[in-house]
Formats: sequence, structure tokens, C-alpha cells
Amino acid sequence: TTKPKLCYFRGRGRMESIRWLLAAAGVEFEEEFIETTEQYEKLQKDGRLLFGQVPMVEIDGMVLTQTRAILSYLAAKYDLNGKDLKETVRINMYADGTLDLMIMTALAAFKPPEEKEENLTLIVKKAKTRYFPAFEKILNDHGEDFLVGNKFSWADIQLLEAILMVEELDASVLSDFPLLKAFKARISNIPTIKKFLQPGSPRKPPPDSHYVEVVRGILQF
Ligand SMILES: CCCCC[C@H]1O[C@@H](O)C[C@@H]1SC[C@H](NC(=O)CC[C@H](N)C(=O)O)C(=O)NCC(=O)O
Repeated sequence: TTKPKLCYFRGRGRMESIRWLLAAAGVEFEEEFIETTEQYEKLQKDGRLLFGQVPMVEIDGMVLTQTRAILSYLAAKYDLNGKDLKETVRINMYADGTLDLMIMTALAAFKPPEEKEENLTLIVKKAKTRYFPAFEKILNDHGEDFLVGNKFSWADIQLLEAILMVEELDASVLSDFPLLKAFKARISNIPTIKKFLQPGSPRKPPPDSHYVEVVRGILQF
């Protein structure tokens, strides 16, 4: 069978959660990195970007765009989506929340230097006052190893990804969240995730100035 093909810049951005989900599901994938404007314009000209945007994933004979739609398809396809609609909507709520937090960290790299420090402080504050307390409470109230239905799901993958991203900004961010600390250790030890966290995996590094310049150049922003 042909492997899914991911088409995005050589960096995290909006594609990183898709890489995490596939890796957690033990699914190998190809990557096509957009490095030049010509590449990007050819994708658009060939009509492969529905709204002219990436992430784009080729899978099961389809050319998919829109990050959340892709994540939702993959979660359902790889049984990471809850046992019924009520579990699935909770998973979607949690996943959307962590995605909002992660987009903030992705866009932080593109802030002008004078706004960078203040913006990073804001992101860590949002994580500590809005997102992490909500997840700490869920783990506390349900007393289970996973966020939903005591079974590993897409929501667990994205919460771990978000925790690691915010820890890159402030290593002590979990100091007031003991249940999230234990959650991080538990989920990081799931074999497919443990492998993804090793060097040499398709996981991308934090955005650096080179990456920002490449994306700015291609997207003209
Ligand atoms: C480090 C991460 C990269 C930061 C920049 C990215 O964050 C996004 O906000 C912009 C890019 S991602 C690239 C951007 N894609 C989107 O905004 C997709 C949004 C869509 N709702 C989705 O969820 O997939 C893009 O193709 N723009 C071209 C343009 O609209 O004409």
C-alpha cells in the first residue's frame, strides 16, 4: 500500500499535529517539503490545494487540506476517536483547544522581535491559566490514565504535543500540574510515541529564523 504523503514546509507549523497522529498510530508517511515559491505555485496551479493553502495530505486516493479535517479523518481511520459520539465530541473539544494553543506557539516565531518576549510570556500564561488547568481537572475528575473513555485517543496525543511545545518556552510550566506531569510520562512511554520522540524521527524541531524566512518568502507575509 502507498504511504500517506504530507505536503508542507520543512517545519512544524500546522502539519506537526498530523505527523504526531500518524506516528502515534504507527503509520509511516512520505513528506514533500515546500522550499520555493515555484513549488507552492505549481501545487496551486495543479489544483491540489482547495483553498490555495497547506497542510495538504494525499491519502487513500484523496488530496486533503484543512488541518482539522485531516486530523479528524486520521483519528477515525486509526481508531483514535472514541467509542461513540459523546466520546468523540469530547475528544474534538480537547483536540481543538490544544490546537489553538499550538498555533499560538507556531505563530510566535513570526512575531517581530520587539513583540517576541511579550508574546511568549502570553502563551505560557494562557497555557498555565486556561489550558493546563482544564486538563488537570479532567484527569483529576475522571481519575483515568487517558483523557477520554480510559482509552488512548487523538486528544492524548495532542495534549502531550502541546505540553512539550510549551515546555520549550518554559521548562517549569508543569510545576503546578502533578497529574499532567504523570500524564506526560505515561503517554511519552507509549512505544510508537517513544520512537517518535527519538532523534531521527520525522518530528520537526522548533521553528528557527531560517525556517521563518523560507515560509515568509514563499507566503509573502
Ligand atoms: C511555524 C508555522 C508556520 C506559521 C505560518 C503558518 O501558520 C498559518 O497561520 C500560516 C502558515 S500555514 C500555511 C497557510 N495555511 C493555512 O493558513 C491553513 C489554514 C487552514 N484553516 C488549516 O487549518 O489548514 C497557507 O497556506 N497560507 C497561504 C495562504 O493562505 O495563501
